[in-house]
Amino acid sequence: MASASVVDSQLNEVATKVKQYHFPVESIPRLSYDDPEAERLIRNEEPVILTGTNLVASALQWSPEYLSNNIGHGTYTVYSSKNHKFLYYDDKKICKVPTFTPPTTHQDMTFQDFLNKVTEWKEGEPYNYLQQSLNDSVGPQIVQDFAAFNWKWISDERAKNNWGALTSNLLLVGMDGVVTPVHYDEQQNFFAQVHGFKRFLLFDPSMFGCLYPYPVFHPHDRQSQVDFDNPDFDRFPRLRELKGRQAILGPGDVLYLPVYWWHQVESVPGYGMTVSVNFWYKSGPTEKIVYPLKPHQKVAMMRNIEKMITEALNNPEEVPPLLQDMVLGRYT
Ligand SMILES: CC1(C)c2ccccc2-c2ccc(C[C@@H](CC(=O)O)C(=O)C(=O)O)cc21
Ligand SMILES: [Zn+2]
Repeated sequence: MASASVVDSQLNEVATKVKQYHFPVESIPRLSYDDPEAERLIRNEEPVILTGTNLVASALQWSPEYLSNNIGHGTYTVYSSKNHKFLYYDDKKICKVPTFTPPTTHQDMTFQDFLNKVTEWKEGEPYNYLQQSLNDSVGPQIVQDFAAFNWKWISDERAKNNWGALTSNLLLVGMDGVVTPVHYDEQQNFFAQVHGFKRFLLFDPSMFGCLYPYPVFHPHDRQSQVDFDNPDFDRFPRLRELKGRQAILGPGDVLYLPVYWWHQVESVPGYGMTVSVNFWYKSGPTEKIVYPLKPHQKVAMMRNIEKMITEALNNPEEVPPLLQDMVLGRYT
């Protein structure tokens, strides 16, 4: 297991290797889990990298080889993409957009088959990304490691911040260089890095207007239409106002990723396969409305308005003209 100082020096080296985009980025604070400032940031729903949580200390041995030898022969969902980007889509919304073509496919296979695919991968072949809820189909050694996660710490955090229930732990095993393009989720997330290095680009919820998400009824709901590798400033002019944050995670690091915060996640090219475990929690109930509303509350409001109009019109094609009639030349 790499010691903290080794990870620290590697993080500095990784920071010099990550790709730069058109927007400026500032670093996310990296604090010890028992630092009062870390607690304040989490309470205030701002991102922070936590060291020393031991949240997944028992999993720091989870190299892809260790997993292959201990995870058993159950099958796991493996996503495939013709390039290194894995744009999420919601199967259930495909019917709303007849012209939609899924950018990724997925199939179930054993961990061993997945690892063989990665080991034998050649330039030009599809990229693969294993994403699977940790469940009881895994081997006894993995169950033991999972049981040894620092559940006390994370359940105390959940209670302190009045979050809802833990909804899932995703085991994520990515090939060198895979990217999950910029999107937001509707859950609180403690993201634990186990093996390899991941770089997060983060944008606070007020950046909604600069990231041009797909319509709520679109299969790519919650994902940005923007491709950071090929930004279209004509179609998305407010991209120029974008300001980002950056977090580089090494083994043992835990990132608090607040609900509604935009994030793009990259398995840093050249640093090999990555293994991560995320902990998604339902966000807590809003005790009472306090004005001015927070940016993420306005995002939730816009989502509800889009859903209401789409359901009321009962035809996705009528949504754009109605919204344009309502806004263009009147609120622009
Ligand atoms: C790209 C992939 C494999 C996928 C394909 C199809 C459906 C869902 C997903 C999905 C969901 C979450 C992640 C983890 C993480 C991003 C990252 O670590 O790459 C992230 O965004 C988060 O923890 O919130 C990754 C994926
Ligand atoms: Zn996400």
